[in-house]
Order: sequence, then structure tokens, then C-alpha cells
Amino acid sequence: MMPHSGVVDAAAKGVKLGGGGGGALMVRRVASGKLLSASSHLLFRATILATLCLVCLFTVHYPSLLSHSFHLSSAAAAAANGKHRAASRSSHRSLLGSSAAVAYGGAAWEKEVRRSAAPRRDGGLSVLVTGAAGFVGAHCSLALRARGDGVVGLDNFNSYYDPSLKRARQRLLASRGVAVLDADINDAALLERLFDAARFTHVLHLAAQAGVRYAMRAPQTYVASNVAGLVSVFEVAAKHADPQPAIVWASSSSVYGLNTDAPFSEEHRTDRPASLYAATKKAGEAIAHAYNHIYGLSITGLRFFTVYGPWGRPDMAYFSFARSIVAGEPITLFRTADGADARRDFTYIDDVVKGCLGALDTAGESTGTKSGKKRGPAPLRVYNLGNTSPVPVTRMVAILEKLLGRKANKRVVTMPSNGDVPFTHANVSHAARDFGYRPATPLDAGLRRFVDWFVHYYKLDTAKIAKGKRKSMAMSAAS
Ligand SMILES: O=C(O)[C@H]1O[C@H](OP(=O)(O)OP(=O)(O)OC[C@H]2O[C@@H](n3ccc(=O)[nH]c3=O)[C@H](O)[C@@H]2O)[C@H](O)[C@@H](O)[C@H]1O
Repeated sequence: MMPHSGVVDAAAKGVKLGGGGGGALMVRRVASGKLLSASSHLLFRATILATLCLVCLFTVHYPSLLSHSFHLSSAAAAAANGKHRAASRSSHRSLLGSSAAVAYGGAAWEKEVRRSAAPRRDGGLSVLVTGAAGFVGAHCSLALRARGDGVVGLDNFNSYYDPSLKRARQRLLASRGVAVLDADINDAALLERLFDAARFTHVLHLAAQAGVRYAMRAPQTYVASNVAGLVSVFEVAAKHADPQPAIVWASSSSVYGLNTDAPFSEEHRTDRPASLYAATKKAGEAIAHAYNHIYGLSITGLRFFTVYGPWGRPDMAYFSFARSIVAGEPITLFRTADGADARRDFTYIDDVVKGCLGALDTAGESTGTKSGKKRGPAPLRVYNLGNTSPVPVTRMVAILEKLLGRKANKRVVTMPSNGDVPFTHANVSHAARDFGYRPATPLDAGLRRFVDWFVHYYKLDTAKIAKGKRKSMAMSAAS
């Protein structure tokens, strides 16, 4: 520090002496020479310091910088293939705004994808499961793996409900040899990379924004996942995958909306959705028709009916009611305007998994190629996967009370007009005919398995629950 301030002093003196004769000029020249050499010295040191800082910064942020540059180069490659596709891709990215942080690519990543995608039986499928850390996705991935199919999962681990439950499912899947990547379905570059790394025969597309009533609060997330995300998956399957996979995806019983004919059949009207959730699923079915028609993609939509069971979704009524009953908190029960209980065709997860695997096994091949040529029409199917016996929600609560050994603190209100429908009831004859779908789990048996898992997963005091259970049974026997 000292030499620098000395030079500055000399220079200042030189300026001050500048108004005098030759001697003064001499002094000024010497001073400015000194100033020049000191400045370049200073500049050199500053450059070294800045370089060191940059090296430190790069080291600390290495993974994200790496992933970012991968995305940029992927986007550039996509631009070379077609500007339009790149533009639509970036608009989806900005819709979600998070996919740029995903780290993927590289030899180790591709090796892991190929390992997980490889079937372990002759004629086994190789399935890309989107939403694999979700409730239905995790169960289907485990079932596919257990019978020797190859499975690669992806999930964006969003916080619609507790992501730690999704991470626990991911760990369970990893222990069975299924890799679940942190990735978003709107990240087309990632999907392309996946199809470059492995030849998936099928896509089981379950990633979606679920929940009927939440659509009032976060409408855009439904559009981003259930419409833009679905298109993203179809686009890559139609135009990039070689050969094209067959796709089975999750529609919903909610597409029946205000339909009053029961039981709900695939032939019934689905043009009167009661919620935005239902509307996005219905839009998905129309989008599926277009991709099947234009690109020859084999597409099967499955209309799930209020699926429940172990490892379920905490936002659903049976799960949130169980938590509230244990915590001694009130639950709200919806009743229709004419005083009837809401009823649901509650469908147990194992039955739904059988339906999903049956749909995959009978999907039929896609007939298009990535060059745009189509050999002929490809299958386009839609099936109900329900339980065929609607149960009042009050009955579901009574079963939970019995299993948990505690009475619920019930608050009954008229069903708000927030997208809910008073009842659902599936006719499953098409699924039975085409892949032998036969739901076999009554609600009390399914809820018992759910409660066993629930108590274990949340480490609840089983002695306390058993004591409460005995008390409640004695009370109901006495009354
Ligand atoms: O089949 C589907 O396609 C959908 O199923 C599921 O929707 P729903 O059938 O509405 O399930 P869920 O919220 O568990 O409410 C169950 C019952 O409890 C009643 N209910 C609900 C909440 C409450 O506080 N009180 C109440 O009475 C409510 O009135 C209803 O009668 C999935 O969430 C959805 O993602 C989609 O997959």
C-alpha cells in the first residue's frame, strides 16, 4: 500500500509544480514515468486477483454451470433441426421456469439410463415412466420392475404435496434398481437425450398436476403440466424417438363432469367438465387424438377413479382425513345441495396397477416414423379404471375411524362449487374385455392396507391406536 500512496503524492506534486520552468518539467516527467510503471503493476495484480476469483466461482458453481451449458448446446442443436420446435420448447421452459437447473448428460448418466431401461426378461418392455415418484407412478414402476421390465423414471419433485414422501418413494425404487431422474416433462431437450440413450418401447405418462379443487387456486400449473407437458411428451415420442414408443397416459374420471348417466361408460358425454382439472384432462384426450391421427402414435388414455392406498397422495380426502383423525383435528365433509352424501368409486392402487400394466401389454405399436411417414392407423384407446361400486364418503370416514380407533370430529357443509362432482361410478367392461381388468379390492380391505402403511410410515404409536380401536369397538358393540 505504501509505495502506491507515495507515487500518488509525487504525481500530485508534479502537477502542482507544472506551472514552473525546465526543472519543474523534469520533475513532472519522472513523476509520470513512475506513475505509469506503478499503474501497470497495479493492473497486473488486479488481473491475477480477478482470475483467481473467477476460478473460485467456477469451482463452486461447477455443476449448474455445466448443466446450463448443456442446455444451451441442446437448444442450439434443436434450432438446427427446426426453429419452430426450439421456440415452442423455450416457451414451455419459461412457463415452468425451473428446468434449466437439471444436471444431466455425460457418459455416466447415459450408462445409468441404459442400465435402468434394460429389461431382465425375454420380450420384456422398456418403459419410461413420467411422474415415477408419484403415487401411481411409483407403484407401476415397482410392478414393472418386479416382472423383469426395464424402467426409467422421471419426476420434477414439485411441492404440491410433501416432496419428502416423493423422495422416500424414489429411494424405494432405487433399492429395486429403478433410477428416477429429477427432471421436468416440459424439458424437451432432456426427453430427447433420454430417447437417444435408450430405446423405450413404451411411455407410461403419469406426471400431471392432480387435485380437482386446487385448480381454483393455481390454474396455470394445470395448463403447464397437463396440457403443455403432455404435448412435450407426445412431440418427442412422435418426432424424435426412433422407433416411436406406444404411450399409455393418465386421464381421469373427472372428464365425465356433469354427466348423470351411470355407471360412467366411455361412450358417455365428456364435454361438460366441472373443473379446470377435468378440462385439462379432457383437452389431453383431444390432443391424444390429434397426435394419433397425424403421427401414428399408439395412445391409450386411462380414466382413473379416485385411486387410494399405501404410499398415497396426502392431498386426497382419505389420506388427509386419516391425518386429521389421528391429530384430533376436525374434518370437513361435503354434502350435495339436496342433502345426499358425496359418493366415490374408490379404486385400490393394486387394481389400478394391474390395469396400467394390462394397457401397456396390449397397447399395439405406433405406426409413424420420425421422418413423418405413417404406415397406417395406430391404436387410439380410452378406458375407465374404477372399482364399479361407489361408496359414500361418510362410509369411508367410518372405516377410517374403526381402523384408527378414533372418532372423527366432523363438520358437514354443502359442497362448495369448486369443481367437485356429487358421485362417480365406473363401467369397466371395455378394460375387462381388452386386458382382463377386474377390480378385486373392497374399500375396507384397501383402507386397512393403507392404514397399516400410514401407521408404519409416520411411526405412529400403534399401542395407542390399538387401545383406541378396542375402545371404539366396545363402544359400537354397546350402542
Ligand atoms: O377420479 C379422479 O379423476 C380424481 O380423483 C381424485 O379426486 P376426488 O375424487 O375429488 O378425490 P378426493 O379429493 O380424495 O375427494 C374424495 C371425496 O371426498 C370429498 N371431500 C374431499 C375433501 C374434503 O375436505 N371433504 C370431502 O368431503 C369429495 O367431495 C369427494 O367426494 C383425485 O384427487 C384427482 O386427482 C383425480 O384423479
